[in-house]
Amino acid sequence: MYTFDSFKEVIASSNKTDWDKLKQVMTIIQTVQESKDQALYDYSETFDNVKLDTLEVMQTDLESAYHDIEDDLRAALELAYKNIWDYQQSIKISDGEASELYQKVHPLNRVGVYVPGGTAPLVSTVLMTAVLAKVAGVSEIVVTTPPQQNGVNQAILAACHIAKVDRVFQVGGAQAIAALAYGTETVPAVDKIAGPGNQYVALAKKMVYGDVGIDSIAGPSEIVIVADDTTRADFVAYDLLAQAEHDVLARTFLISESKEKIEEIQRKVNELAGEQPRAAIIKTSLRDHHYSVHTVDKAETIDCVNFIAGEHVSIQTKDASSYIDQINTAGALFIGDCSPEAIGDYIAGPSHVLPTGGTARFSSGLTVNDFLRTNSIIALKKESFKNMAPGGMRLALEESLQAHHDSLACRMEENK
Ligand SMILES: NC(=O)c1ccc[n+]([C@@H]2O[C@H](COP(=O)([O-])OP(=O)(O)OC[C@H]3O[C@@H](n4cnc5c(N)ncnc54)[C@H](O)[C@@H]3O)[C@@H](O)[C@H]2O)c1
Ligand SMILES: N[C@H](CO)Cc1c[nH]c[nH+]1
Ligand SMILES: [Zn+2]
Repeated sequence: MYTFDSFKEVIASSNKTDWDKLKQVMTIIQTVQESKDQALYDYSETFDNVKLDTLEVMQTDLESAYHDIEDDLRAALELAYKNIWDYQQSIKISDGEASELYQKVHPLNRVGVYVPGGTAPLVSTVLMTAVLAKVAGVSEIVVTTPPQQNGVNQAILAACHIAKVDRVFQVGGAQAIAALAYGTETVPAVDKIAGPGNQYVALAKKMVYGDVGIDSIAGPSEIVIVADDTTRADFVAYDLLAQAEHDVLARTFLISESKEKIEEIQRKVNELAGEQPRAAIIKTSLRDHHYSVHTVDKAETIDCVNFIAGEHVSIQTKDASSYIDQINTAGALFIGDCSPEAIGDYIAGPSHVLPTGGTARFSSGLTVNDFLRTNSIIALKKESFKNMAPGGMRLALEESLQAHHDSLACRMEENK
């Protein structure tokens, strides 16, 4: 159990880029740039143990998967689709009112979406990404997801059908990100890549950024839970296990002013972890990346949560709502017992694609607006120009940029 001071140093160093992994990822990206499809086939054998005959999944397979999956699964996907669509529609930005100065919004042309599938097929991620792009009005949505021995997971394909994804490729990891960034004979290059993934995917996105857009660094999952002496230990224990089961690198944080509650939750976690199907992943994640912090008061609790800048922050105290205005670095903030993080993972509406590794300090969770770009419109009338130009001319002279000055001055002369 840490104090806030002892915890600060540990966490700051754990957010640093792993340069050795980054070099491995760079090699993968360069190989895909050079050898294109052949590199994708080769890496699928090396990293996914799958010998592929083809990279692209047929559209007819998406439709048959939609009909073949169980009815209750199809209904769950459709409910999630509706909630995601409605929420994203409600937060979509739109054109400013046409005037001399305003902003215009444009959907992106072609986007790539990464759907994780290395250790678990993240069916929900299809909807948490592609539906947002659809609401934005993106012209073409391309999905990549790791290959599996028996073909791509049927529920992933069904979700792609529901979200009206245009093309699906069975490619995973850094090689998928490289293919989306630079294109191969089969996979088209996209304008922006969105979606979460493991450390290889996250590092690859970081590396290709600039040649292509990315949403954020949405790497191995994290949760920060704030508990007090009224908190249900079993609820929190399951919430910690739920993030730990994603990845051996998943990070879990428990913050409380009550030492007894931390100990009670830790006992519950240990009791429940062994019963979970993914116990091996959970135990490794908890052993290497669990942090319990005993804080002295509420102000320190809030400082600690803001310092972590976690992907998910879940407040499970009696005064949970009072944290809403105080937490300003959460990827997403979950308030109270009826808003567990897992409801956000699947069905609430906001996307579960969220920044990790402290990057919520400066970036936000995925929204419909990540699939839009804006440009300003400058359409000045004569009077406005005449009011502004002298100031512009003076600033141009200050910057020693005579042609800028003259560009304004000649129009001033004309409009006297
Ligand atoms: N932050 C978010 O918004 C968010 C959302 C959902 C999931 N996640 C995270 O997504 C991740 C999913 O991870 P996953 O592994 O199950 O699936 P994944 O699809 O992200 O990664 C699997 C791919 O990793 C590559 N890979 C595996 N080992 C490799 C190695 N040694 N060298 C190079 N490449 C290698 C393979 O190509 C494989 O296809 C988890 O970390 C989870 O926590 C994050
Ligand atoms: N918790 C993950 C984001 O870190 C999202 C997810 C998908 N499926 C289950 N969970
Ligand atoms: Zn999850």
